[in-house]
Amino acid sequence: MCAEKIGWDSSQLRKYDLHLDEIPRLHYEDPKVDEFMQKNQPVLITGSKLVKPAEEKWTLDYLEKNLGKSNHTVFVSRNHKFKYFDEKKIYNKNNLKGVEFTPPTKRVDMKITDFMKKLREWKRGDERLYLQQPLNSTVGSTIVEDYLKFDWHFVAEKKNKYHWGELTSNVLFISMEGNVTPCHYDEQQNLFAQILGYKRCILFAPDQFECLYPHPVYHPHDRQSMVDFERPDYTKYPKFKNLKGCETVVGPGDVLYIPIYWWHHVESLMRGGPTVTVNFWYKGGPTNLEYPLQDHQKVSIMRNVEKMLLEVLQDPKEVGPLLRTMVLGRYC
Ligand SMILES: O=C(O)C(=O)C[C@H](CCCc1ccccc1)C(=O)O
Ligand SMILES: [Zn+2]
Repeated sequence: MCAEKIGWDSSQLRKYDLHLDEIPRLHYEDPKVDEFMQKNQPVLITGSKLVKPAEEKWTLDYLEKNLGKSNHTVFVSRNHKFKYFDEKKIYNKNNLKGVEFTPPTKRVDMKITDFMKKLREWKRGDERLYLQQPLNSTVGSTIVEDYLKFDWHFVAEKKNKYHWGELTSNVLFISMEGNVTPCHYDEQQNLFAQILGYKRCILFAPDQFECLYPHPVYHPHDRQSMVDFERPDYTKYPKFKNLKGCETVVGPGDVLYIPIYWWHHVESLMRGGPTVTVNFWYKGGPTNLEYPLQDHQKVSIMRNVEKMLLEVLQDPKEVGPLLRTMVLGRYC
């Protein structure tokens, strides 16, 4: 299709040394959508009315006027990357020895009017902003009305069909063009509903764990990849060159199913203007252990082993040597 039809062009995508297939794009009434979701595989769902009211009304002006007077969570970065970190893991009392950590972004509370003003006045070289605010009672009544008119039947049908747990949150993301959320996985099922602008989403299956080198579980960057996609260190992370993934660009009205434990890198297209997304995070639901185990279940097991070892060993530097002693020459 020509550029006008799809609303963006490839010059707006950042360049990475990755082999990526295309995530299937299917209309929401296509039964094949359920084949993918049943298998915990990503699929881009088009034409749904999931966030129709927002798609029709949520311009930046409308959001500024109606998001409410209270503070919202905004991350500030000196570059285009917004690598998430868990604050609780920085200051936890029994802080593990030798964990020095410099947060790559700052979390500030900001009024929507201040946020929008900074967006309008932003110039190259200025720090970048990314509003990430769970939709809750603090937002204005007009936004709540729109929210209540989301197609809750659509998501309820998916939740029940795949035995997901409860909806934990809907996070509103208002990003500047060019912002990047580096590669990470979440322990929740996610229906990622795009409202304004275009976002490129690169996804990797849980079995790519060995190629993405996640930070240790105790680290503030737990669940995030240690590899810098823009300058991969192939010496430290040799398996990164074997990485295989898939990608798509989501636009207004598109809903991307990001399966639980699937890695994802998200970028707002360069020169594409601000973007607005609302996600729907669901608990995973009951795990019935059937053999062979699924890859994401093995990730969960590895996480539990790491947590247990750190609990007893206390010093992170002892975990590697102990595991090496246990497996080398015996299990591998
Ligand atoms: O919806 C999702 O899961 C995304 O990753 C969307 C992503 C921002 C996520 C920020 C974040 C990362 C890790 C933990 C908690 C919050 C974006 O759209 O830029
Ligand atoms: Zn995520």
